Amino acid sequence: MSVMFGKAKPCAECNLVLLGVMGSGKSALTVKFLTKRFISEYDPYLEDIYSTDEVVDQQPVTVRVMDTWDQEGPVNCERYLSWADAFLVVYSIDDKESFKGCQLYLQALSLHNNTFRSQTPILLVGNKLDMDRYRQVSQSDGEALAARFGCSFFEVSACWDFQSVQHIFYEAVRRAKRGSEHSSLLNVSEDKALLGVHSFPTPCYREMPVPATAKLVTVKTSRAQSKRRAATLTLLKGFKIF
Ligand SMILES: Nc1nc2c(ncn2[C@@H]2O[C@H](COP(=O)(O)OP(=O)(O)OP(=O)(O)O)[C@@H](O)[C@H]2O)c(=O)[nH]1
Repeated sequence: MSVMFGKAKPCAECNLVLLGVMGSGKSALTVKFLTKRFISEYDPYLEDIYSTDEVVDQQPVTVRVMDTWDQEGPVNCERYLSWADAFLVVYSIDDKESFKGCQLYLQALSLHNNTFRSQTPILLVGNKLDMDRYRQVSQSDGEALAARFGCSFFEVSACWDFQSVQHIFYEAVRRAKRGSEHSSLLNVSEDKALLGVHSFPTPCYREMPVPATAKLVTVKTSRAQSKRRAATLTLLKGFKIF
């Protein structure tokens, strides 16, 4: 699926899904990526999809980010399995339980990928690097888990610099693009099409001048029950909300 702008000029789209147990920092990372800000308090029951126009490797892409809320772990995951172009599975380096929780997500995702011969990339993200002195999960344990499931691995802090958070989201976009190209080479995109999954439209990537900064253009909410919408509006005050 792609959006056409002006004279049949297609723009790439990429859907990213953040997964992880409560409190691992999914919302903090999402908000940092969207607004460059760290906000310490969030509505934990909020689950929304945000959209931002970015330029990754000099190519425009509309990045949609689903910040999930899964009280029971990867049980009811159908809503994002077929929607995602890449997954970011987040744990907190100062919380061993959140690392254990990650393994359930990785198992569920890898089962999905195997079942549907899908190449949807997975990034394992150890968040709260600023809490290193309280670390309960070593970097090598993170790397080993990522290697076991064929994921890329990153450690980051949502309250440190914006660039390292942006880097992870951009890496997810890059890997989604590569995965999609690989899928079309392997002719597995038909499986995904049956599931209603869009593949990443390669021709959308064209050389563009590098802008001074990638700008947040839209912030879109879904599943906007009125109670949750209020929290979202507060959270992203100053941005255009649909
Ligand atoms: N020190 C530190 N705290 C963080 C970081 N990221 C998030 N937090 C804090 O950790 C708590 C949980 O963060 P959230 O972003 O709400 O976690 P979540 O994974 O979205 O949790 P749910 O929405 O409940 O699923 C909040 O108090 C955040 O301020 C980080 O990088 N460093």
